[in-house]
Amino acid sequence: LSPRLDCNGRPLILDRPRVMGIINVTPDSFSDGGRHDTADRAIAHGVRLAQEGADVLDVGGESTRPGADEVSVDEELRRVLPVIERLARETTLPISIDTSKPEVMRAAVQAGAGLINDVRALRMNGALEAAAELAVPVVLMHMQGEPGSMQAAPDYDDVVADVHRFLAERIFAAEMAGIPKSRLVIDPGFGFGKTIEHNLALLARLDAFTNLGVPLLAGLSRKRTIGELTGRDAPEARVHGSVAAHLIAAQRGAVLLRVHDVAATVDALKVWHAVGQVKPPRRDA
Ligand SMILES: Nc1nc2[nH]c(SCC(=O)O)nc2c(=O)[nH]1
Repeated sequence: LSPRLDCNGRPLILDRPRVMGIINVTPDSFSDGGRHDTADRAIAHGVRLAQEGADVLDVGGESTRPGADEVSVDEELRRVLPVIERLARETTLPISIDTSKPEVMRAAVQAGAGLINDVRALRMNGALEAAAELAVPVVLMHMQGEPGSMQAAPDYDDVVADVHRFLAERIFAAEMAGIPKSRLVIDPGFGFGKTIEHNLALLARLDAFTNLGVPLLAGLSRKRTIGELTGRDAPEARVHGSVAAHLIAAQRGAVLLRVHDVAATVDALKVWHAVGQVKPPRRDA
């Protein structure tokens, strides 16, 4: 039985690895122009990702890159709401809001978002209650520390066991708050308080998370780990390495891949899916 997430009326069927397209609505992401220009370009980008074959669009107004500063609720709302409202009209895809703030969750769902993608796994005050009341699916991601300091000295006994335990705890907390497992997705949070070795261990042993009984999201797109392994400093030069990493993640249990390069990832998954469809040989008597 394949998990079917009802994202505010728009289905996200996790019957095979699906692609989440990234739309960062942060001032430096689309243009050095003004806010209006940024929104217009973000929306055009989202429409393009939909045409490239994305199954869900992830809209984020708070950069959670290492070293990023906090963004106020008002600023985050000003960035994401216009984009969500127009994307909801111009595409039929489910839209996820990449936020940790309950006020942003509420306003984004009101504006048409159908999935909450929280890099802090509903740990901010009021987030569990907001997600329960909004009754939309939620991605619970692991982060050690906060973006401003998380890469200073990431430390684990066993990164896979530690992240697994954290995600199990957050699933329990969500269920206690009235969010059924059928509305949960988990994510080990590549790059969020992890060294390259930690990220590689999490990818190599990604199948360890499938016993938690909820779909798994992986997001390595254009991240530093890919850059270090391939020697590609420019993020846009990390497409091939990102596609390779996401194919491995799909093979090891991820059913949602959060990517910048939708067309490339969709193509790779088509090849992977076709091979998976090959029937085993008939056992002639
Ligand atoms: N669920 C989920 N949400 C995310 N938001 C970002 S922002 C940093 C970047 O894209 O480099 N990464 C992730 C991720 O890995 N998983």
